[in-house]
Amino acid sequence: MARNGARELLAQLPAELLQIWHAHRIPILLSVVSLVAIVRLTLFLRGRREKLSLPPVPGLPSEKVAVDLKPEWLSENTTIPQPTLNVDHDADNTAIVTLVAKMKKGPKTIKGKKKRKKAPKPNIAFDHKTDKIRPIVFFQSIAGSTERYASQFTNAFTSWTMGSARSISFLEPQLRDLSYIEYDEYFISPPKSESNVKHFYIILLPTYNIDTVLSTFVENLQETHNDFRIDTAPLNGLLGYSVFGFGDKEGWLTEEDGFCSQAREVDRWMARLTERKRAYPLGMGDVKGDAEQRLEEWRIGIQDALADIAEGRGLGEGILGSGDPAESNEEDVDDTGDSDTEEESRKRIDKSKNSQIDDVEDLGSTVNTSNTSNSLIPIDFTTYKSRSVMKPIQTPKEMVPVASPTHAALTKQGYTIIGSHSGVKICRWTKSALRGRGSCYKYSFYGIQSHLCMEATPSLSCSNKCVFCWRHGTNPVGTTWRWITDSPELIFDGITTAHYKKIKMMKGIPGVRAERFAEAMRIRHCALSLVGEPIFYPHINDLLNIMHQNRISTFLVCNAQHPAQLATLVSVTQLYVSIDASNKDSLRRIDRPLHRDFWERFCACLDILRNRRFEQRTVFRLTLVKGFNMAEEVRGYADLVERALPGFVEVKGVTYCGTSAAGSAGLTMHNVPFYEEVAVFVTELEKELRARNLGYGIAAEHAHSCCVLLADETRFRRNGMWATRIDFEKFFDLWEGSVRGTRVEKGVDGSMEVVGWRPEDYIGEDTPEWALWGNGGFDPRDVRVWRKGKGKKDGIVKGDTNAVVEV
Ligand SMILES: Cc1cc2nc3c(=O)[nH]c(=O)nc-3n(C[C@H](O)[C@H](O)[C@H](O)COP(=O)(O)O)c2cc1C
Ligand code: SF4
Repeated sequence: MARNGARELLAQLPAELLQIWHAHRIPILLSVVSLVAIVRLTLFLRGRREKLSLPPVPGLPSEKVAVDLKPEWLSENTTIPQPTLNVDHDADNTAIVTLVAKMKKGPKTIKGKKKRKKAPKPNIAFDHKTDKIRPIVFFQSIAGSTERYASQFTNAFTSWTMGSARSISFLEPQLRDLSYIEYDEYFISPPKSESNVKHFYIILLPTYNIDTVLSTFVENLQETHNDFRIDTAPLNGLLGYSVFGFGDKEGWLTEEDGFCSQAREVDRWMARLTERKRAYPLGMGDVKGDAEQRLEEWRIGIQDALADIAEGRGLGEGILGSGDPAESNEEDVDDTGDSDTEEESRKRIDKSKNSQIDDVEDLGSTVNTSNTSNSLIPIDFTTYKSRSVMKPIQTPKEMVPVASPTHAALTKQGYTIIGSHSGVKICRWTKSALRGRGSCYKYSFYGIQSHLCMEATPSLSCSNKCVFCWRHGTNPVGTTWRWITDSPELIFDGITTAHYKKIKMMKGIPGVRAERFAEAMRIRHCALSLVGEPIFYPHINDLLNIMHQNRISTFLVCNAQHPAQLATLVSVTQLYVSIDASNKDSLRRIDRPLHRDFWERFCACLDILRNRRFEQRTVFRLTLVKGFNMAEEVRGYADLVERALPGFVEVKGVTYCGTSAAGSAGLTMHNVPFYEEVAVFVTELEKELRARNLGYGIAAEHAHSCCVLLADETRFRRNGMWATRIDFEKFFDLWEGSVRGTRVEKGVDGSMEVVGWRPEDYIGEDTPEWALWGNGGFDPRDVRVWRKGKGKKDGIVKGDTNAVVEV
């Protein structure tokens, strides 16, 4: 009976299950989906946590962090030859290669319609009873004349605004050098302030038909306008603006010849960004003629316009150049943003009216031929980044042409410019070593004798505007390589020839030692760190290979803004990354990077450094600037060390360059830390790293250059002794392949195989006693010389028992 009952129940089961399914299928389905989602999420998070919490102490050589290289980081003008992508003969790097190749080949194609951004309503609400006007005078100056005019203008203008009746409506005008501001703080939206403070921009500019920092400013305005993430007229909250240009009619007689062309461009971009709030027409003056008179007339005109605003009459109506929307449409239609003449842009607009979109370059014009503000525009984003949709194709120029002020300034400072973007200079330590007066800290730490070392760069340009960079205002800057490119052979021949020539010129200097002079005629080391950003040069790998072929060691310093180039760089003798700050805000303040995603780039570079630490010696270079990046930042720096695990951390006090540029950046002698302060900082950093179980210790010092070295003791300490020096000959042998390296990785069959060399393969002698922490770092075989009046300060510099005072 019981068996029959069970059989019956079994027979009914499918029908029952079916019934349950019909009655509850939605909750069942939902439960299954949720369960699967929870399982997948758990697995994903566990995987991520594993990635994020990598063991702090260097582990197996194969341990790699996943680096997310963004497509836009591969500069479109960078010509990295495919074979060199597989940098370090390392099978694992195929991931990077594939990724980069994929980025190059397969741009994302989104087809669809982009809704035209509705032009925002002009915002000129100014309540003259309660609101205040804050005028800001911006200027850019390369050779100094516009700076003088700007301060002259501001003095006169301030007296006017602060006159008794007007001071109710005006706040004191501010003077701002465009080289030293964050564009984002002023040109993406008006500066932040109290709600009753309204801003008015006055912009004074020269024009240069060569690449200068001014080109970057113009590009920035254009990019802001074209950036789809930002409103097309983000500055419409300004009360108004006006531009004055300085040019030279001797060289650029008419506007067609280029007279004041950059001021005209800025005026046009400002009109678009503010939605035509030109309060007074563009002024122009010839620096060799009427500049002063024109500027004075223009100032009075601006004052009249401001008086109208202050009395509640706004920008006026219908007067040409007044900012009235009916004034002109060309600012609206000439949206491709290149610097051509108005006649040319008109021609282009006519052409685009008659043509279909068959080229992304035409997009800008086409967008603006549309009459209905709400119309949908067909758009094909077949490109890596939205910005480049609008970018005009630029013909490459020379980075530092012979006629440029930058060339003149660099030459005056003792640099020899090679080709049009490379430079070489004899550093003061080379001279010092030739005279037997000591080498730089690189000798104490790594064994580089300064008279055998050449300091050079293949790119005088970089993508930062660091506060401690003396070249400010005159240096070429840029986010992409867009210059005429010299071959690596030309650069190598140029820099070595110029270096030898300079060494030869020193043979008559009193005190030069004959044997050192003879040794100096064979370059053994190259510090690619002079100024600029060496890895910005598209053929940097070829140049490095030429150096290694010539058995010249390479110390390369980069500024952590070019991850794609860093990932594909060939192994150098020692790879540096400048760490100028420990966090995003501080980095923005001190390096003033041009890249908006500077922090993501910086972090990616740290991860790449971590991945490459078993292929070459990696170094963090910290430059301490008091008041900028020292106080309270020890933990932040420790975080960065923990992230990248460099072999070494060099901590150096900033060197004050004493130029007016440094002053404008807010840097004075007070920002230069004393050696004792650097020492305290390093001690705290070491403590913090030890507290995290990271085996870094203070290995060596060179008090004379205010520099201290922390090293990873798990790798660069043997038998209880620091071993920070380099066996350079062994490095070249490894590079040539005449000696086998010991870097092993798991092969496809699971067995360990040698895939290259490790930094440990070319460690040299132990760090000498005199260079160790606490001993000062001055080689006792050299003679320490103090310049008269700059005597030794007790307790600050040690190890100078054989010092003499130069008279
Ligand atoms: C290399 C160079 C290129 C120049 N290009 C132009 C130009 O294209 N159009 C122009 O009107 N003035 C041009 N000038 C003249 C400068 O704009 C003018 O001298 C200005 O006053 C320089 O200002 P600054 O001293 O503030 O840098 C050029 C000057 C130099 C040295
Ligand atoms: S990275 Fe170097 S060259 Fe570039 S701005 Fe900074 S200090 Fe100057």
